[in-house]
Amino acid sequence: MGMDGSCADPYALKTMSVFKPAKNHEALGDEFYDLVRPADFPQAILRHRDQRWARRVGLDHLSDEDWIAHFARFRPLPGSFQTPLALRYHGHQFRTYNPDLGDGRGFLYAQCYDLEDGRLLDFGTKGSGRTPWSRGGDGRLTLKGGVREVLATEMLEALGVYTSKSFSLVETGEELWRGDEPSPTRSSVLVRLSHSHIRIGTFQRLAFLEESHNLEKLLDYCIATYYPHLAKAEDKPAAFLEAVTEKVAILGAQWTAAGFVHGVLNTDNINITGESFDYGPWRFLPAYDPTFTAAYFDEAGLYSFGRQPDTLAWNLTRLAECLLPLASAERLEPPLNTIWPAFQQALPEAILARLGLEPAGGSADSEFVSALFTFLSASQAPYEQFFFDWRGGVLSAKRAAKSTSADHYASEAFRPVADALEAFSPSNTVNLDHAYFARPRPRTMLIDEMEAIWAPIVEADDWSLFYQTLAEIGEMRDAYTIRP
Ligand SMILES: Nc1ncnc2c1ncn2[C@@H]1O[C@H](COP(=O)(O)OP(=O)(O)OP(=O)(O)O)[C@@H](O)[C@H]1O
Repeated sequence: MGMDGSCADPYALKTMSVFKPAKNHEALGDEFYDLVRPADFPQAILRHRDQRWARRVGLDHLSDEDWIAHFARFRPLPGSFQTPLALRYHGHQFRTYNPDLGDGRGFLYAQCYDLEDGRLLDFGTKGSGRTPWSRGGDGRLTLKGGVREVLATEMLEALGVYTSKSFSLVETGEELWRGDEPSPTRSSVLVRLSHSHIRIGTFQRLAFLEESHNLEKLLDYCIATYYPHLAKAEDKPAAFLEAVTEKVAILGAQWTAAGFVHGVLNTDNINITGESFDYGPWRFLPAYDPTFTAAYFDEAGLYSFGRQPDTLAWNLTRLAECLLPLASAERLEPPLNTIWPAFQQALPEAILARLGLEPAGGSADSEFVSALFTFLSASQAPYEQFFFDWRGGVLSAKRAAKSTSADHYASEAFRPVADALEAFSPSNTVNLDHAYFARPRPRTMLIDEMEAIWAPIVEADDWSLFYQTLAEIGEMRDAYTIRP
């Protein structure tokens, strides 16, 4: 017994020594969330634990048993919340306002600090049970949905996109029924590590309910927690809007450079830190095509590859509207209008970062991007192959003929790209000798490849290809060494 009558828990002390818990979100008050209980799953089979990010938050020493206790059974992490919080939010879904949203199959389980850079990180769940916001849903996540989220986040991080991390995936032994998967299908619970779970929809709910005092409280909280350099800004709503706009523009540019289509860019899927998250029907581009759409139910192509930047601008306009009780339209319009200049600057930077080149400055950067997209569009050369070939030195050396795109690079259509490329010098991150570039093709995650990874899991519970793929993506991440 301790002096206060509590039982000593050596495990908790060990955890506390490195893990830095935070109870930050609770400070917002209970008008922002509902206390909820996790589901009691019949089984808990660990399928993925992200040891790299576990180290970043001081939890890499956990045994698998303790990992499951925390990330599937949701035993409170020492120093963190005693009860999980289902966060309240609204949102525009495919442009229609939905005031019945909120964490319907997830909750904020704990918060901690990134031991490397001090950022506040959330452990948010998906598939952890029903909440007051579940509507008719079961509060569960299919195993395939969990596997897809792990693969998407791993790929995006390797490609230099600022994304949430899939910290943990545990299979939970239930049978789920879904219209878009052969059913019954297997269940899982995912824990995502994320720099905030405050969505544009979190602001929308308060604006909708006309809770100006809470809007102001949320704005102050966001500035203090995520944009502390704005604490002394004269016009806080405008300064906040501009900061979020810049981050979201950078995200749009990174998705474009990665050839990634998110699929469901509703306002509740846009984090105010500009971090990419919520991976449902995502897809990567086989070849450059602005009309390429990820979700089968996005019949009008609202969230197609080429419309993602427009959609982000539309979503940011909704955020600006929410701030109207706190600032006039005249004050909010200029920061909102920074989206396009910010995107125009971020896109060449993101493309050049993928190529390991330093921006040249001036118009050369954007002219290069135009030349590249004109070529990739006309030739339909495989999108990822171009970046892989350039970084592997294939395009600038006699190995050119080795690429499956060799004919494309030898064509007249490629000449403007080749000429434009000469204007740039290599950045320090270039690593031409990495073993990854000796592969015949880049590691990609096109839909057929994703399905091929899933097939042995569903047919024979064979996870070997899944783990092999994660290892390959890790190699790719090291080869590119792009730091988001
Ligand atoms: N099976 C389900 N049971 C209960 N609620 C659900 C279910 N699937 C989705 N929802 C809820 O429907 C809304 C939209 O779902 P969406 O798939 O965008 O979010 P999510 O993937 O569950 O959560 P997040 O946005 O945190 O990744 C959310 O409020 C979500 O919680």
